[in-house]
Amino acid sequence: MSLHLFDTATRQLRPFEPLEAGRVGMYICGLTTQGSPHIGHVRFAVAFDVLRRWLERGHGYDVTLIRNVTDIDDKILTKAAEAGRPWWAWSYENERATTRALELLGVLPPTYEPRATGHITEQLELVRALVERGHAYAAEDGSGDVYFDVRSWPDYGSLTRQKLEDMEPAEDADPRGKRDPRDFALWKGHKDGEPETASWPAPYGRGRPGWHLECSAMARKYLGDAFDIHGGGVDLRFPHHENEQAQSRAAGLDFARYWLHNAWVTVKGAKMGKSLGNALAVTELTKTVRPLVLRHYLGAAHYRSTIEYGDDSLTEALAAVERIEGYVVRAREVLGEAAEDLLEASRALPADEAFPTDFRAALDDDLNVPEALAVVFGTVRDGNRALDAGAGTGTQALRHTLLQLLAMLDVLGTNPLDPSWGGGSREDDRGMEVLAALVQDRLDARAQARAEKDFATADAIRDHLTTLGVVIEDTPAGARWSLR
Ligand SMILES: Nc1ncnc2c1ncn2[C@@H]1O[C@H](COP(=O)(O)OP(=O)(O)OP(=O)(O)O)[C@@H](O)[C@H]1O
Ligand SMILES: [Zn+2]
Repeated sequence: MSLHLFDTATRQLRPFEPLEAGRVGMYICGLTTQGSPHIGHVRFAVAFDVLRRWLERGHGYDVTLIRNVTDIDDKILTKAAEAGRPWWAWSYENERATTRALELLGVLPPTYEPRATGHITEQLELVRALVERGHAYAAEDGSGDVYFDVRSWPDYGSLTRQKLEDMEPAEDADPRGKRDPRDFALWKGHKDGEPETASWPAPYGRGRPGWHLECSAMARKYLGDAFDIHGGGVDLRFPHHENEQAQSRAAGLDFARYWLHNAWVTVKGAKMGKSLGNALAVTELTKTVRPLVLRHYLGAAHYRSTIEYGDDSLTEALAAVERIEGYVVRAREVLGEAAEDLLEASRALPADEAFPTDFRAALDDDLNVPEALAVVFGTVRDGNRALDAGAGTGTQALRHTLLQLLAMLDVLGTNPLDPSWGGGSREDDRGMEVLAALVQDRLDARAQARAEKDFATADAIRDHLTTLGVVIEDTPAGARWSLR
């Protein structure tokens, strides 16, 4: 099966065909920089990071990924005012906190990350086009607001399959001067009490862009009038994405061809949210949990399935990561190759050699990560068995299996040898080599003492190593060691 993605617009699994052969344009709605992110906030970035990696590594597409920053909006103005800070300082601080959190979780940077405030001209161009085509109007009350005229666009509601008459009034703007309560703001006129720095000159009066408009304008600028994939959290389907699509299409642009939405992180069944008091900040959690474990946790579920966070969640994720790491360490021990060399060899494998058929089939089936992980753990299990059996595993076969495993983990963003997790550098490897040689010396001396029935010496060596944190396990194939 070729790559199929579940398109939320048609509610169907559709074969993925890019507009232009070999290239994919993808836009995902980034965060509003109103605070530092909790683990729910970053789920979208992890989910679409896996898609991006699979498109690139699994299918060889040249992906242009645009993820915007909403650096101005009502919530930012309110929270900055409450904190007594300029909105732009507040916004920038939270943007950096978000970037740090995403980097911590191994999310690859997008091709470009445009800010809403850096694209006022592009947004105003779109407003003008909509006004000229009769799909938008400036409020007649002099407020400076410009609204999208939902009744002028018969297709309004098509993304989320809603009829106009069933829709609630749009919440994102004052009702001043609206023709229809469901009309939404494209441009928000400056209000008394708002900082002067939060408005820009426009033909309709000073103001700032509406949230929906920025994504349409920036997607157009960097991906063109039509592009392949638009993604975001499931709550963005309405009104945000419905409005993005309506205003872009009404302006004559084809816009997104596939819509993908990821599900929530919940706690006791409720969405994790700051205002709900159940949020876990990424940087708080990573004080006690390794980022790699958190990354595994957030990426392990199918992107369209809810992740219910509970007390045991991260313990299970840790066990899963350690199972993988344990095998990688064992296999490397046997192969005696530096992490960097193995990484390089794995990344140099052509895609058809790098990925087992069932792994490929799993990810091609709407990014079925749980099934892909089943292949990963199957590989680990079989690999451990082969190592247990000792003979019968040629080094070539072992090496190939390890390289495949690393390639699969690379796609999932959880490759323990990736230097971004803070381990696996060449220096670490050299240190480990020296350590391994020294420990092996002591183990040989212990084996010698045992052979001579000098158990006191053998035990003393073992005890000394244990005190140093070296755990020894006697196996039929001889003593094995690991660091506690
Ligand atoms: N629990 C969650 N699971 C998955 N995605 C989430 C979650 N919470 C927020 N998001 C994503 O982050 C975006 C910004 O979220 P929002 O501003 O609602 O954050 P919040 O922390 O829930 O805010 P609030 O403080 O208003 O509760 C959302 O549009 C959504 O796509
Ligand atoms: Zn958006």
